[in-house]
Amino acid sequence: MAQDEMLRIAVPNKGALSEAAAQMLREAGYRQRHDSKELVLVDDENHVEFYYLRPRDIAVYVGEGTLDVGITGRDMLLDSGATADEIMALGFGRSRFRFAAAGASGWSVKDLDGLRIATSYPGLLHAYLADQGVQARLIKLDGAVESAIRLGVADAIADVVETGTTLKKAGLELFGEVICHSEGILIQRRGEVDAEALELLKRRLSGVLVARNYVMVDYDVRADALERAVAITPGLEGPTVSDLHKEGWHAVRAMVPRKDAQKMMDELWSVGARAILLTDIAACRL
Ligand SMILES: Nc1ncnc2c1ncn2[C@@H]1O[C@H](COP(=O)(O)OP(=O)(O)OP(=O)(O)O)[C@@H](O)[C@H]1O
Ligand SMILES: O=P(O)(O)OC[C@H]1O[C@H](OP(=O)(O)OP(=O)(O)O)[C@H](O)[C@@H]1O
Ligand SMILES: [Mg+2]
Repeated sequence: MAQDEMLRIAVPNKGALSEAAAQMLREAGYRQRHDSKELVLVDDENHVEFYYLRPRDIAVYVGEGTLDVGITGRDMLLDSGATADEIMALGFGRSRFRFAAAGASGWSVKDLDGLRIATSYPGLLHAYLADQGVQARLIKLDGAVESAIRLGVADAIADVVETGTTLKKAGLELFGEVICHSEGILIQRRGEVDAEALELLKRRLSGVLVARNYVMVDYDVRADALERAVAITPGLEGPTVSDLHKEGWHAVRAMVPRKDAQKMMDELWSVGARAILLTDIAACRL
């Protein structure tokens, strides 16, 4: 890619990843389209171009074409067999790719030998079955795979599961191990990509992930309890400790994982910390 060219980024135009991907890019400071019919959006200020494509096609465009990077699902990258690499997990669009059938709770993958399996992910499924030494007939469907058994085209299915609601409605049960843990990922073309522009994109996306996953905690604590409190909130590098304008007291500030924050505040309280405040992080570069 020449120096004066823009970084070209593929973004899902519809489906489960589309809104979350656009939202993450917006939070990272990039412009995003307002009209869902828009195919391309140029963000001059950030020197990038966004191409809105079907999530399933993104790995193909990035692997075979002139797009430098893209956002898609890990299951879709693996299914495509495209020569693109996962470079960052983005934490949204989490799902599992699993087997299901009617009355199948005791089944294992070996029971699929000789059966028909419906799926929208034949590449991913074929690789898994080959690895397991199971021979089955794959029935390729575009979607609504959960109906395939009832409608007589398959004996089992392999499909995306999030809450399990769709499976339950179809009267199907999960079996076998999880074939793939998927989420939205950033993928990169093999070969030359403008390293500086890509580093900037990755740093910005990591910043969004940190801002989403961490909060800032501030508290006051007596000098004799400082070490115990700091052990609860070690921060990323180390907490900031400053003097409070009150003899024998310190003020402490540290980043902590959002999911642990409430429990950690209780622990701080029990070692004597007071004025414990949690604040959201709007953006960050670590
Ligand atoms: N209900 C869901 N929850 C979380 N992730 C999901 C869900 N459904 C699909 N995904 C994930 O989103 C990605 C794209 O799937 P999606 O269903 O949007 O594409 P599609 O089936 O080709 O499109 P469409 O369903 O619009 O025809 C995949 O990585 C998939 O694992
Ligand atoms: O476990 P759940 O929360 O029920 O979600 C899983 C369902 O969501 C997706 O379907 P989608 O709406 O994309 O339709 P599709 O089957 O036509 O792709 C996926 O293919 C499953 O059917
Ligand atoms: Mg779908």
